[in-house]
Amino acid sequence: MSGGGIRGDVRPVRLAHLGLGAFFRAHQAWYTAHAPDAEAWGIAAFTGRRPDLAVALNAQDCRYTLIERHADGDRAEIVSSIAAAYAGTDLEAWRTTIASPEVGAITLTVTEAAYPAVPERDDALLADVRRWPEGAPSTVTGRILAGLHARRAADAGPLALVSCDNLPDNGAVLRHAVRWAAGEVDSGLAGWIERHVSFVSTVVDRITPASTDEDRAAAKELTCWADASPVVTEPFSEWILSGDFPAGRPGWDGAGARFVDDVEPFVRRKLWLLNGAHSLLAYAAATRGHETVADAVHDEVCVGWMGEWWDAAQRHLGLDAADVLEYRNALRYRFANPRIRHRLAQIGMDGSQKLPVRVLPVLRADLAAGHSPVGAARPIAAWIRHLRGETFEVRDPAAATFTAAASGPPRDAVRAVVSLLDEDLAEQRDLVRLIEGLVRDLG
Ligand SMILES: NC(=O)c1ccc[n+]([C@@H]2O[C@H](COP(=O)([O-])OP(=O)(O)OC[C@H]3O[C@@H](n4cnc5c(N)ncnc54)[C@H](O)[C@@H]3O)[C@@H](O)[C@H]2O)c1
Ligand SMILES: O=P(O)(O)OC[C@@H](O)[C@@H](O)[C@H](O)[C@H](O)CO
Repeated sequence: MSGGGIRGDVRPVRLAHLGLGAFFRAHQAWYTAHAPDAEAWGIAAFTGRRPDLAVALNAQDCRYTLIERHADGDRAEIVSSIAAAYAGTDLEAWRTTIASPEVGAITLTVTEAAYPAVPERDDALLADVRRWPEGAPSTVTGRILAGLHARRAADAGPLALVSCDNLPDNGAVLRHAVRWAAGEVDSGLAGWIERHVSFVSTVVDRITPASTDEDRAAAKELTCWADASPVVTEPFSEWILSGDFPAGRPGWDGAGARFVDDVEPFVRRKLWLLNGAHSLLAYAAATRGHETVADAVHDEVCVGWMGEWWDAAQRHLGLDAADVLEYRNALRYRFANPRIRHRLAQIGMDGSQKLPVRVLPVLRADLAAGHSPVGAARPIAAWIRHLRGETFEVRDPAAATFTAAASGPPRDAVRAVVSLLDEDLAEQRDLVRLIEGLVRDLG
């Protein structure tokens, strides 16, 4: 297999993606490649920030190797659904792509941290809004607005925005940010967005760690092609979507995606049971010296903690117990795949953005229902150990604030960190004492 030469199968660009990274290539690009009408749907993919991946993909005609890593071996395929790759800073290409009437949807995987929780208080977004229409926007919301502005000017018709990040009701979060920013800069554009842009909510699932040099060697071994940017992913994959596609979409359902009226029942199940357990293990298992999820779930102490977390989450899911048990068993199997090296340090990034959606709702619900919240409080305790410099490097947009809060005597640290997350929780003395004890006992 060769990555060079002229591609005869470049597909027409009818989708745009923002946040070209590992997950997009294992998930949305894969579904597009496997749709029955794949030949009609090429993707123009933009990195979020650094140009590196766009440069590497362009050097190999935007093709890449996707390795599906089973517990007993690898299967490789070459994915060709990306028709063009650009650096996120290439605003001209972005505007041109979004202004094309052929393009019917924009998908996004830009991490949780890129969505402003409160747009009107987000300094970077406010700076984009103040600069409008001059200068290059630095935020995801600003970039989307610039694209939609160009589309409206070109009279290119409606389109769908499809958030594929791990956030509850990700479509509504994106809609709120985009509509707020549009209202600040141009009421005509705001009205156009209201009438022409659909915000689709999704639940996405496929464990996809960052690629390593060993993955590059494995890809070459499997395909005889020296791919500089292969992606390794697990066999399992899920995509649940809710919302309209006014300018059409690929037949993703033909590749296994599910279209539903409401994603809500699937959101909490995935965010609490999968991502919540991931965040617990990221910090708690790291205090026991583990490096990957698979290492962690081969340690009975960590498995016990995970069970306590799942019991707490399950109490408030309101789902059929047998279904949840099946989901939990499937997760244990997925997490234990010894050949997927999903590093705890990768999962543990941006905890200040993740714990509020993955863990705090369960903790609050346990307290409100009068349960002992040990299982739901442990992820917070473990995160505090992490913030105190006892595991891997803290990488978080709010690192300075939270590491400062976590320094000092344990009781003060617990109160200060919890109060930054939720002032009311920090007032609950029993909870603070419980977390303090858990902080002490971890490891
Ligand atoms: N990797 C997984 O297993 C997985 C599974 C489900 C969902 N996701 C979602 O996909 C996201 C990306 O995961 P990945 O594995 O592709 O990571 P990655 O590091 O490979 O790619 C992340 C992409 O997002 C961009 N980005 C990061 N921060 C940004 C910001 N503040 N503004 C604009 N762009 C930004 C990066 O430039 C890059 O293009 C996750 O944060 C999560 O929300 C990932
Ligand atoms: O991708 P993040 O950083 O939002 O979260 C880390 C992991 O929990 C996450 O990537 C899971 O592996 C994924 O959500 C599985 O579908």
